Amino acid sequence: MEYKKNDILTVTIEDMGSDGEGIGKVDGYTLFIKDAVIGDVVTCKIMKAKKNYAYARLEKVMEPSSLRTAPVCKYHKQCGGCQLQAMSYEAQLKYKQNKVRNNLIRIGGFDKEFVDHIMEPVVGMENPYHYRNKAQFPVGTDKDGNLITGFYAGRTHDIIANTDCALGVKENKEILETVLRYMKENGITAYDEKTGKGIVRHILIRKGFTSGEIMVCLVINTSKPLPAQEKLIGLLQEIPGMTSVSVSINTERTNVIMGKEVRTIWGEDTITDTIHVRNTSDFSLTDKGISFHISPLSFYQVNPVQTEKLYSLALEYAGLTGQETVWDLYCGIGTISLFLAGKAKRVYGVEIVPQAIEDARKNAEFNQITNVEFFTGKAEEVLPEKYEQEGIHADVIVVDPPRKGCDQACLDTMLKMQPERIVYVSCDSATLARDLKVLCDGGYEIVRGRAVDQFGGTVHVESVVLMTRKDG
Ligand SMILES: C[S@@+](CC[C@H](N)C(=O)[O-])C[C@H]1O[C@@H](n2cnc3c(N)ncnc32)[C@H](O)[C@@H]1O
Repeated sequence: MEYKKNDILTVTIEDMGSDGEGIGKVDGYTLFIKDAVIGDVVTCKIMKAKKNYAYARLEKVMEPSSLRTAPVCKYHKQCGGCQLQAMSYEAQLKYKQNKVRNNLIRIGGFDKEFVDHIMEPVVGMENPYHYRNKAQFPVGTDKDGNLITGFYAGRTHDIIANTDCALGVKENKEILETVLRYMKENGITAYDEKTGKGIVRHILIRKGFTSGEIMVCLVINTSKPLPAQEKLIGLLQEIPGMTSVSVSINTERTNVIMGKEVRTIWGEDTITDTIHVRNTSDFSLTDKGISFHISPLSFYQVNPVQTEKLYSLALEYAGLTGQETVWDLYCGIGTISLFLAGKAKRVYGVEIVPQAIEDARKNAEFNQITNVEFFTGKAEEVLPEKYEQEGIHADVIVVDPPRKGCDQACLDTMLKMQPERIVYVSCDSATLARDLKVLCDGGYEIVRGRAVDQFGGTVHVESVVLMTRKDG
């Protein structure tokens, strides 16, 4: 049977894809259906038909899956952010564990039994809502010309007006409504991407979960002071926890949110937060923590509670005794490096963004950590240079690359350096699986691995894997 656009079909959802789409089959013809949950029986309309498969739109859930739950956010379907919100949290965790498992098997080529043997249970969140410490809200106008802020609808730049995202901190709503009120009362316009005119582009809000300190930064399309700036400051400083109010100047016609220049207009330049080491048996807090100064431009993990769990596992996997030379590749602001430094002889961090390295150095100083050294550059260039020209070796290498994974030259150098252990922290299990295969072919074996959920409601999942040298 040949299927075509606009055909309506009834299908049972048997699986879910890596973007959270439901997958079902009719007479061997595969359908990918956004917003359908595994176990649902749905009717769907084909939107794009190919020979063996089609993308279809969910029309009606005929028999809901037992894994369904009432989504807390009424915008979850329009907003691209939370692909899994209609699924119970327990089912989300199972989905994420399976996603990592399947990638290790399909992409990494590892044996099923082996993967099941090395993978420990996924680490879930106690509260999968209100976990994000940072959000950047675009500002615009609705069709009636009213000022709005919220999130872009999936794959568009149309703003869905929503000041109360279920993933963000509770304070976001009051702050966003305060900024909109100030703009309205003082005739301040929203930036219009199409014309390049208008003033306020984005509102960035960040909260230090341990300090309670809040930062607000308005990204603006002017280098002049905001009109009636003191009124904005007066309103914002009433909000409990407010510590820093700034503007970021971005007058470029670009999708990049933040401008390069930030001016503090009230309070401190930074807020602080502390990341604690946790006991990996039950993830209870220890009193050992590292504090970070965070500026509006700094990269900082968005879910600090789960980050503590992930990094504590990475630290345990690293198996440090105090004698080791450790490399932390793709180190960002040195979050993992500073964790490792407490248990290593010496730690070297490498990161491509100079500003992040500046922050890393400041944070090392702030915490009086002296056995770390940071290098700015590409991991695939700095590592070979330091190893081949300066002879700096590695007992342990930790990597935490971006989604595209490690560069081949970086993996090759890691193999040449022959560290006892490699700890791979990953935000994309497909590239993780690809890189693990390279490292295994080069003489390493996987000892253990664990998925850690940092992003409840979404399809994203972090993982950490320990490898040791086969002849080590
Ligand atoms: C997933 S983040 C991890 C950051 C850090 N480990 C943390 O937890 O905060 C990946 C980092 O790799 C950096 N990066 C991207 N490509 C790089 C490269 N070729 N060499 C070094 N760093 C790179 C990014 O700027 C980013 O800070």
